Amino acid sequence: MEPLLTARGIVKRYGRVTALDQSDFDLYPGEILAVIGDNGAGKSSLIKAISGAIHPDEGEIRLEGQVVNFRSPLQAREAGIETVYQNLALSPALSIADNMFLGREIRKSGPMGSIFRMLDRPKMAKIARDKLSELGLMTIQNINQAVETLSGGQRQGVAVARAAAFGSKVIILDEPTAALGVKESRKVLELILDVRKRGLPIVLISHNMPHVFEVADRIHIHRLGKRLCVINPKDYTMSDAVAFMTGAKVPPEAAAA
Ligand SMILES: Nc1ncnc2c1ncn2[C@@H]1O[C@H](COP(=O)(O)OP(=O)(O)OP(=O)(O)O)[C@@H](O)[C@H]1O
Repeated sequence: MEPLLTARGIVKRYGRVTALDQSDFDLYPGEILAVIGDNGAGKSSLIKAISGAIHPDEGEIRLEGQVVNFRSPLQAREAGIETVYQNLALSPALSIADNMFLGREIRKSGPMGSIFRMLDRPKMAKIARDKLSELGLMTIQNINQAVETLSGGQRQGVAVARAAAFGSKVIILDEPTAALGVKESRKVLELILDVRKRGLPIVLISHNMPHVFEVADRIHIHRLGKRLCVINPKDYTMSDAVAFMTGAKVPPEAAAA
């Protein structure tokens, strides 16, 4: 099987700091790929490069075999790569439906060329409701409820549902369970598994080893600005992964990417 998304030799420098030092990356269709690494290893920089939030100094990114050169997160979104960042980028005072369509509002047809076309709220509410129920998120009763009235887990659910609704090729989740309690984390993990069932591959950046080992098909271990290895969670323990990540242990040849 060919990878869906690849990065080769990515370099990103911030002044004297080299955040990415010839970093590689491969995501295969339909998989959950976890990206783990110590603080400062360069995980966020790698994800930002893939999602158009930063422009690498060197290297090549390919989506479905075609070289892509994203100049902004919007360009990556248009190509089908949706990223849920830690701050979620939701507007608390707006409703769930409005948040689902933030920046992609559907408008009623109006006079040709008119810039004053009204929002088509019923249509947006219906699509939002369908998307949330597809993902088993119908514990949310009212689509017109303001996001600020939702729990942390429900908010994360809305952000993931939005990404799943519009991300046609890849979904990237940056620490989706970091701020959540046990029950809410569980719901988000189930949601991640649901998204995979629908055939969308997911990149999951996380420091939470039990969560990573529970849902990931493969684990990309990042160290000192580059991919150190990729392991199958069935072949290694969590302490192996942490030892590789911190340099306490060297991964065997077989895991070397
Ligand atoms: N905007 C920036 N300006 C200067 N240095 C930066 C910037 N962003 C990242 N860095 C540096 O690049 C290196 C990699 O950072 P990055 O955030 O990619 O790592 P990370 O693995 O995501 O870390 P963490 O797990 O702590 O979030 C670090 O040394 C960091 O200080």
